[in-house]
Order: sequence, then C-alpha cells, then structure tokens
Amino acid sequence: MATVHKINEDLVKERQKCTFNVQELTYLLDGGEEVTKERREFENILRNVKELQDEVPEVYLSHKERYENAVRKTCILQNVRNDFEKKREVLSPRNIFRAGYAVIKDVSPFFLHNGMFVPTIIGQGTPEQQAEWLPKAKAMAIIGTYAQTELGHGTFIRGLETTATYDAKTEEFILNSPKVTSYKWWPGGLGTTVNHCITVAQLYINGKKYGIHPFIVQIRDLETHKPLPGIKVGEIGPKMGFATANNGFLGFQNFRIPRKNMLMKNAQVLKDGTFVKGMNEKLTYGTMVMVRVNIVSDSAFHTAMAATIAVRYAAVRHQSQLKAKEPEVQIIDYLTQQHKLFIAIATSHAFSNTYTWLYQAYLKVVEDLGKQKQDHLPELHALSCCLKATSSRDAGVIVEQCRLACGGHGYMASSNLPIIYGYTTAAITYEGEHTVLLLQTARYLMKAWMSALEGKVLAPSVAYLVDWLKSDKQRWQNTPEVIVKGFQHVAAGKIKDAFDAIQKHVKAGKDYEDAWNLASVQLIKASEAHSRAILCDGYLRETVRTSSSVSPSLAKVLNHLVQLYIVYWTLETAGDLLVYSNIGKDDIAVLKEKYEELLALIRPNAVGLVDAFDISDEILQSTLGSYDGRVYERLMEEAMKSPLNKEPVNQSFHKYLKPFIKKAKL
Ligand SMILES: CCCCCCCCCCCCCCCCC/C=C/C(=O)SCCNC(=O)CCNC(=O)[C@H](O)C(C)(C)COP(=O)(O)OP(=O)(O)OC[C@H]1O[C@@H](n2cnc3c(N)ncnc32)[C@H](O)[C@@H]1OP(=O)(O)O
Ligand SMILES: Cc1cc2nc3c(=O)[nH]c(=O)nc-3n(C[C@H](O)[C@H](O)[C@H](O)COP(=O)(O)OP(=O)(O)OC[C@H]3O[C@@H](n4cnc5c(N)ncnc54)[C@H](O)[C@@H]3O)c2cc1C
Repeated sequence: MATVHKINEDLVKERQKCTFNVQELTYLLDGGEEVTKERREFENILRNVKELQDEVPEVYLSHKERYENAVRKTCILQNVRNDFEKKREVLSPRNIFRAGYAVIKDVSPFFLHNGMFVPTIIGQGTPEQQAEWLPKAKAMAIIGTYAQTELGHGTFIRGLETTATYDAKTEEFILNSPKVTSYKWWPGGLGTTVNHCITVAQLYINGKKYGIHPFIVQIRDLETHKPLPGIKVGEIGPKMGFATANNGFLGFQNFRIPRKNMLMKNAQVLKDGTFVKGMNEKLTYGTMVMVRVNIVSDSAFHTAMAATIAVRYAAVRHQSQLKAKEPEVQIIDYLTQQHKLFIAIATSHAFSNTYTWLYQAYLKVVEDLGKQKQDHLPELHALSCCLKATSSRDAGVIVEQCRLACGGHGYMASSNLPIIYGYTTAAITYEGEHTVLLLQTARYLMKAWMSALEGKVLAPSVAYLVDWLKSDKQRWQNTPEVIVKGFQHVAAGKIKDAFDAIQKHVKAGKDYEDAWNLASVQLIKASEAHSRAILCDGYLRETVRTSSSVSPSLAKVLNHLVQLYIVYWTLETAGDLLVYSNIGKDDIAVLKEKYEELLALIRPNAVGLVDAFDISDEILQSTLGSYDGRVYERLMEEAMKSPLNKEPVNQSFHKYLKPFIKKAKL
C-alpha cells in the first residue's frame, strides 16, 4: 500500500484561507461536473496500473530506451482507454490529451495520430474515405501522422517539393522526393512508430501542376513494420525538447498509391485525370486551423501546470526575512513573487475562456462549410493565427517565469519545468511559425482597415475599427470595459500606422510586396495589439457571462483575476496606451495601486486557485508542485534515484581520476 504523507503545514493553512469553493471552479474550468468526474475516474484507473509506473526515472534512460518506454506506455494507455470506453462513454479529447501527460513524461510518439492524422481524415476525406480509414485509425489498427514540412520548406507550403504525379493508366499517384530539400522532416511519430501518414504533396496531372493536396500513404508493412519499397524513413535525432515524440524524415522514390488515397473532400482527381477544383483551395489548410485553435487550449493547460508548481512551491518555500528578528517568510509573500505568479493563473483563465468561444466559432465555420458557405473563414483564419501565436508565446514566457520564480530548484529536471518549457516553446514554432502567423492576421487587418475606410460593415472581431473611425477616443475611466476599449484603440492606431506605412512606401514607388516587407515590423505589432484586445475583450465577456451562473464567492475571485489580467497588460503596454488612447499619467499611477490591491486580494486564494486546476501529481510530475508540498523530501528522493548514487565509488575514479590526481601530485 502506498504511504500517505502528511500535507505540508503551510499548504494546509493556505487551503484554509481560500474564500471560494475549489471544486466549483474545477467544474467550471472543465466544462461541467460530468467532465471532471469522467476525467478523475480515468486518471484514477491509470494511477493504479502498475506497468505505467517507471522503475527508473525517464531522464536516466538513453534516447532509444526512452522512446521504447514511451511506446510501451502509450500502448497500455490506449488499452486502458479502450476498456474504459467500452464500459462508459467515449472520453472527451481534452481529457484524453490530459491523461496522456500522466503516462508519458514528455510527448507521446502517438501525439500526431490523435492530434492531426485522425482530424485530417475527418476534415479532408469524403464520406467514403472516412468510412474506409476512420474506423481503423480510431481503433489504432493503423497509426498515422501528418507529414507536411520538408527540409527546405515549412512556412511556405506552396513551395513544397514532394510530387504526386497522376498516372491515369493505372489510376495511381506516383510519389517522389526529387531533392534532399524535398524530404519530409519533423512529423511526430514518423521516425519509427507510424505505418501511415498524411503526405502533403504537389499534384501533377499531364505535366501540369495543381498545387498541394493531402494524400493518405501507407509507409510501413503492417506485419513486419519494415518501410515499404520506395520509402526512405527514419528519425531526425535529439531536439531541445519533444524527446519521445519520435519526429522523423521521409522520402519517396516512385512510390505508387491508388487514386482513392488523395483526400478529396475539397478538390478531386477523376479517373481520367480531370481535376475538379474545390470551393476554396485554402480549405486544404483546414487541419492547421483546427490545431491552431486547440493550441490555445494547450497553452492554457501548460500555463496552469507551471502556475500550479510555482505557486505551491512559493507557499512551501521560506527564504529571507522581511523584518529583522521575524521568521523567514513564505516567498509567496514577496510582492515581486506575486507579480511573477498571479499573472500565470490569470493567463491560464484568459486562454481557457478564449478557447471556449474560439472553438465554438471554429465549429460554426465547419458547419457553414458543410452548407457551402465560407463567409466567416477569413475571420476564423485571422483569429486562429494571432491567438495561436500570442497564446503559445505568452505560455512560453510564463513557464520560464515560473521556473525562475522557483529559484535554483526550478532548474532541476525533477521540477518538470524544463520539460514543460521544451513543450511550450516548440508550440511557438510548430503549426505556423510565430511571426508568420502574426503576418497572416496582419494581412486580414489591412483589408479590414480598408473596408472600414470605405464604410463597410466589418466582422465582429474587427468591428472596433469602425467605432474608432466614427468616434473620437472616449473619455478615459479606469474600468475594465474602458481599458478594453483602450486596447482596441491601440490596435486600431497601430493598424492605421502600418497601413499608412505601406501606402507611403507604395507612393514612393515601391511594389506592394516590398512595401509590405518594409512595414512588417509595424504589421506584427498591429497584430499583437489586435490579439491582446481580443484576449482581454473575450476574457472579460466570458467572465461576465459565467459570473451570473456561479456562486457569489467564486464570481468575486473570477472578477479579481480578469481585472488583474487587464491591469497587468495595461501597465505592460502603458507606452502604447499613452500614444493611442486617452489614458493619462495619473491613470497609470492609479492603476499601479489597483494592481497591488489585486495582488493582495488574490493572495489568500492563490493555492486554492491552482488546486482548482485539479492537475494530479501524476500529471504534474514535479518535486516542487505536488499536492502535499513535500518539496525537500521529494527532491532528495529523486536525487537518490540517480544511477551515480547507486555505488559509493564510481568506476571513473579508478580509471581516470585516481591516475590523474596521482600525476598532478608529482
Ligand atoms: C476537439 C477538441 C480537442 C481539444 C484538445 C485540446 C488540447 C489538445 C491540444 C492538441 C494540440 C495538437 C498539436 C499537434 C501538433 C503538434 C505538432 C506540429 C505539427 C505541425 O507543425 S504540422 C505543419 C504546420 N505547418 C504550418 O503551419 C505551415 C505554416 N504556413 C501556412 O500556414 C501557409 O503557408 C501560410 C498561411 C503561411 C501562407 O500560405 P500561402 O502562401 O498559400 O497563402 P498566402 O499567404 O498567399 O495567402 C493566401 C490567402 O489564403 C488565406 N489563408 C492562408 N491560410 C489559410 C487557412 N489556413 N485558412 C483559410 N485561409 C487561409 C490567406 O489569408 C490569404 O487570404 P487573402 O484573402 O488572399 O488575403
Ligand atoms: C517540435 C516540432 C514538431 C513539429 N511537428 C511537425 C509535424 O508533425 N508535421 C509537420 O509537417 N511539421 C512539423 N513541424 C514543422 C513546423 O510546422 C515548422 O517548423 C514551422 O511551420 C516553421 O517552419 P520552418 O521551420 O520552415 O521555419 P522558417 O519558415 O524557415 O522560419 C525561419 C525564420 O524565417 C522567418 N520567416 C519565414 N517566412 C517568413 C515570411 N513570409 N515573412 C517573415 N518572416 C518569415 C520566420 O519568422 C523565422 O524567423 C514541427 C516543428 C517542431 C519544432
């Protein structure tokens, strides 16, 4: 039987101070009591699977052993999930992703299967294609990934070099990788795990190029797992993080696949080689839109993990005296520490709230597309790009801030903060590089600005441009609603400046594309300001909406958090607000005080707030952040697992050190 340890006294006291019902907040964050119960039940089952407990911490395994262990455990996880779903309902995708962290310390080699392979079959396949591949993929009789990026191109996907040439005689596509730069590079699980992949390739029919399209390709034998003839596949080697994601490379040499393997929900190739254009060629990029939306949720979760670790640690850790002769204080009582940590909690809430409405907007566009309507697609694309970019970037900054807030111990692998950072920082690059996505949104914003100038009706997310043009800046008040308007004014002002800069360069004789490049620093700043306005506006709206349906004590805390988020960003971007809104220097002084008041109001609830994220110790994997707060004991226990502590004298002493010392003495 597992030993039950006493909970750290500081944490006990912190939990007693909490002014709201933690469970109520957990239900709210999960999306309902039922979802929480399902999640807890599943996590509890996993907790009791003996084979999932690591005898040796993963960090001490070799690259190969670590991967093999990850495959072993993911297979067990999948079996447990199948059994669970046979008896009960199908687990929600968010719950299954979350439980995955309890099993795989890093990133699962099957990550892309559920994250992109299955969704692409759903989003890009015809009903017949879905009927053929979905049941097998969902049951994991076939395992796949999403192979788009190549050595030569990741961002500019129109420049991909893998070719799929149609042969009408045999009704097949012939896949080729003509150059080293055309090799697929990066897809998760591709290295040695998957047997199928979605390959994005340039379509050629009778010598004519028809752009990039997705093809479902079997790359390994289902029995032997050997690469099929014409396939060159392998793993790309160690990275900054993603140690067990098994990212791979892939090349094709005259590799044939049947015509039906081109995913044809959008464009089609008929038997005779006739190409039928889809409603909109950008629908081929649909999986990326979906994943970008999901990354906002992932960013919320990683921020919550880091906040949980750092807040609990800050409650347990005592260091230095505030006043002479008094005991050393809990580091959470330093205002600078609260400044580092409470924004982490609020940011996670901001992203969760944003994900809630963004996901609904995504579902609405999918529904519309089913009816051949695509009016809201450009707005969704622009939103998903800037919100993915901002949420992943903020999450990276916050996780690092939480690590720093844990001092030296935050640098220990056993704190789990390094792995969480490796993950969040990767998300800034994958699924559309940060700057590139901000520029996609800027493209939309320039068009929106033009439409606003022409007096047209704008989509809801940019409607503030019309208001800004119509009215002069409204009188400043230090209320969340007016501050959000202030962020919209900053965005509108920066959008106008970027637009004017482009016009100026064009007037000076530059091509539009060169003018765009010359204005691109201003364009990304405009996009960032737009993101912040959207995040603050959405977070405030959602909080107001939910506040009426929760208990008054919880509503109060949610209100403190959203205010903290808005005031934090006001102070961070005070320079911009001074330039573009009616805020005055005196208002900034008032808001600085307000910020300090909010830190004080949140302080007694800090531990309760991170407890409400309800991230189990198995998922947190952190010596610093466990529920019981046994920080020092756990650090020591983990250190004792080091293989270097298994013998009193390491062999290197006899082999190298002893002769070296002897020589040095002479
Ligand atoms: C169901 C609930 C689930 C909950 C789960 C919760 C948590 C789970 C989290 C799970 C997360 C899973 C993560 C898994 C992924 C991890 C691994 C990573 C994988 C990858 O990285 S895959 C590869 C991704 N690659 C990219 O993102 C490439 C980036 N490049 C591009 O997207 C494009 O090339 C481009 C956008 C930069 C430019 O394209 P292009 O040159 O063709 O286009 P233009 O710039 O010329 O624009 C032309 C017009 O098209 C519009 N456009 C562009 N893209 C889209 C789009 N996607 N949709 C709609 N419209 C689009 C432009 O806006 C232009 O329009 P305009 O009107 O002409 O201005
Ligand atoms: C951990 C991880 C997992 C991944 N998993 C997958 C996967 O499963 N499947 C898959 O297909 N891919 C995957 N990728 C690849 C990923 O999608 C690409 O790396 C990403 O889209 C960026 O493309 P790139 O590497 O070509 O960067 P580049 O485009 O070469 O970027 C380099 C620099 O150039 C700048 N730049 C490029 N174009 C422009 C422009 N138009 N304007 C201004 N600046 C520009 C960028 O801002 C950046 O600073 C993964 C990547 C990582 C890191």
